[in-house]
Amino acid sequence: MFLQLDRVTVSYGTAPGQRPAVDAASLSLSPGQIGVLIGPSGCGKTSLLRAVAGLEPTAAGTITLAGQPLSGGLQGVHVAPEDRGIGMVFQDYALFPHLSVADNVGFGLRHLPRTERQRRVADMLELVGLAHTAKRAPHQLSGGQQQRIALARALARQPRLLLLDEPFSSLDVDLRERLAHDVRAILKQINATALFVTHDQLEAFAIGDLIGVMSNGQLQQWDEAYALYHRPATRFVAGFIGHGVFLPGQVVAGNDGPSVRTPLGDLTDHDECPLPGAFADDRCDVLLRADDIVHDDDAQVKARIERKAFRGSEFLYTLRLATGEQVQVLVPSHHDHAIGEWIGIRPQVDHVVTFPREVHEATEGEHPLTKIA
Ligand SMILES: Nc1ncnc2c1ncn2[C@@H]1O[C@H](COP(=O)(O)OP(=O)(O)OP(=O)(O)O)[C@@H](O)[C@H]1O
Repeated sequence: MFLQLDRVTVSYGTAPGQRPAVDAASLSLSPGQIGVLIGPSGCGKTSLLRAVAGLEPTAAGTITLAGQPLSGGLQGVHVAPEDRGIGMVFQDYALFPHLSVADNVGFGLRHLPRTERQRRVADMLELVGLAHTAKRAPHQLSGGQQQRIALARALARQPRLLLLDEPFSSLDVDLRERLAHDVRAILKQINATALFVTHDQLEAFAIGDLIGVMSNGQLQQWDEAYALYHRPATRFVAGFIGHGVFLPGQVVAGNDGPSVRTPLGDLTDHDECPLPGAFADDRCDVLLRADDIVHDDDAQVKARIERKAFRGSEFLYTLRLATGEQVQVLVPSHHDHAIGEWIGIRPQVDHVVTFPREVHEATEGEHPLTKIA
């Protein structure tokens, strides 16, 4: 692996009972891969990124880049940030206002002969699609353009690894996702290895080959987007990524292997279905995504519409089963039913995701078992 983090811990204090900001996080990236860290505010994303940059010391664990130990290990290595060969892009661009765009991009290249520097600046501006802005001042560019210049400046030094901390968060939502796609294309074009921090899922999905979901300092899962959605490793990941609910289930043995009995019927997943006995009394909670349920007038199970949200091509219906549980279902928007109406639904679940049964405190009007995380 090109970048390897092994049980990295970052602590800001030693007071008794103080939790580390990052708690034994492990992840790896191959050359040319883009990783993204997501999670709620304060979960430790920036602290982990700063530890990779060498801006925070590690309290435990090791960080290795291209086989070279950067932090930690038996010798307590700590390579200085400027000697790591790592480039950084921050939220606030940090372009020098008094320098032209070209001089900003060439700022870290003063050690190079002039012609070489000029060539590299031109290449980088070409790469980010802004060659025509070379002579302008940064304030004459839009926010998205300034961020692409910041990216060009970081890449001009040919770093071994690029770190980006919420690079699009000061831009408006539409631009953010478009720029995320553009930046991914730019990084892929030069086979750069990069680690991003964001709290925006769409951005993470648009840009990342691998995504890490953090909560309370812990990296809960480091995986491809598909796996985070369909095979979440923890209840937290299940709740953080996408819509859905948990239904109570009971693992039952059958001729074709185990299945999980739910109020919507028996669910079978031949790859991953838990074996009977994996949970206490075989009782579990089953994750049901809004796209795991289909509306079918002929289905035996009926549910009453409690809420509906128009999503253009679909409605997201929140339904209550006769047995009390709540589910959500995406239905093509030409099926426009009224709140209070009973509609038929049936499960269409490829991935049966189960966790040990957890009974939550019910809030008003909510069935106790339907909270997702
Ligand atoms: N320099 C510091 N000194 C003390 N505590 C810090 C410091 N920096 C961060 N923390 C604490 O460490 C924890 C993780 O913070 P961090 O900034 O890494 O989270 P984050 O996930 O990047 O959050 P956000 O999305 O809000 O930027 C938080 O509890 C934060 O208060």
